[in-house]
Amino acid sequence: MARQPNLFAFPSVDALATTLRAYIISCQTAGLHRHDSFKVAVSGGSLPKTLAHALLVPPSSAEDTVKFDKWEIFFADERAVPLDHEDSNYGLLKTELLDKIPEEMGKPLVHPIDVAHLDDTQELADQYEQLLVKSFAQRDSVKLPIFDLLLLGCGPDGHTCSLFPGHELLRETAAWVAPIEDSPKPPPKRITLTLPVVTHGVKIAFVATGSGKKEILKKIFEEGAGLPCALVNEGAGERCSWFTDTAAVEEVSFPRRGSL
Ligand SMILES: O=C1O[C@H](COP(=O)(O)O)[C@@H](O)[C@H](O)[C@H]1O
Repeated sequence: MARQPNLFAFPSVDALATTLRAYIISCQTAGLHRHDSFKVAVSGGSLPKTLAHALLVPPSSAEDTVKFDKWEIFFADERAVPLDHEDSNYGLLKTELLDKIPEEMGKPLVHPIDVAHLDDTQELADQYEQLLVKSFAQRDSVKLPIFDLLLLGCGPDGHTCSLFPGHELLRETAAWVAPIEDSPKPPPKRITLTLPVVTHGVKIAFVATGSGKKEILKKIFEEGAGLPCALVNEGAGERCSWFTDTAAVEEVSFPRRGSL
């Protein structure tokens, strides 16, 4: 049986950010050893702000350096909107993180969606999958892309990426990237990495903070109930780590650890 995911709870977002940074840098080091680049998938929502908090501080040592010029950033999910639309996950990451990276930290290679296909979400998803095929080797020779790290959010309903509770997309096993046209959270049209791709990552990290997440975290860790985040926990086991604050885990009795 896969071992359980790690659950880290911190007294403040500052403390969370410090440990999240150390965790991301250890994933970066492992990625650089494997293929001289760091392939990361990121979510939208509240995550980019916390990421900026964690990453945009000067390094305390050579080992503590974020090497953005080695990063390849993909989107764990994206909304079918122009890149400068207020609902765009790319737009959010750009404003919160990418535009604030000082020159000396290097420039990541960022892979947004191809906005030529906004009117056809199947084509939008297929194009993004083709991008993954090119970046991760040929689809025929590789069953699934293996991200060095997936940085994910957890919605108050237990959704992650654009994988929503009870949705048929949770049963998708063939596609790497899938369209969704009936997202219960607006906007309805999106694309998302599928569950097998998410759980196949070398490491998967959730960031969930604030009391607004406490009820769903209790459900995820104590009941599971087929919630998308719980399915990631089950599929990834100990490769999955949760970075939370005490407000978000107030009601969780799952054994916690406060440092890496
Ligand atoms: O719609 C989305 O929501 C989730 C969760 O967002 P949060 O604000 O509750 O952290 C996010 O991870 C996903 O990328 C986004 O498209």
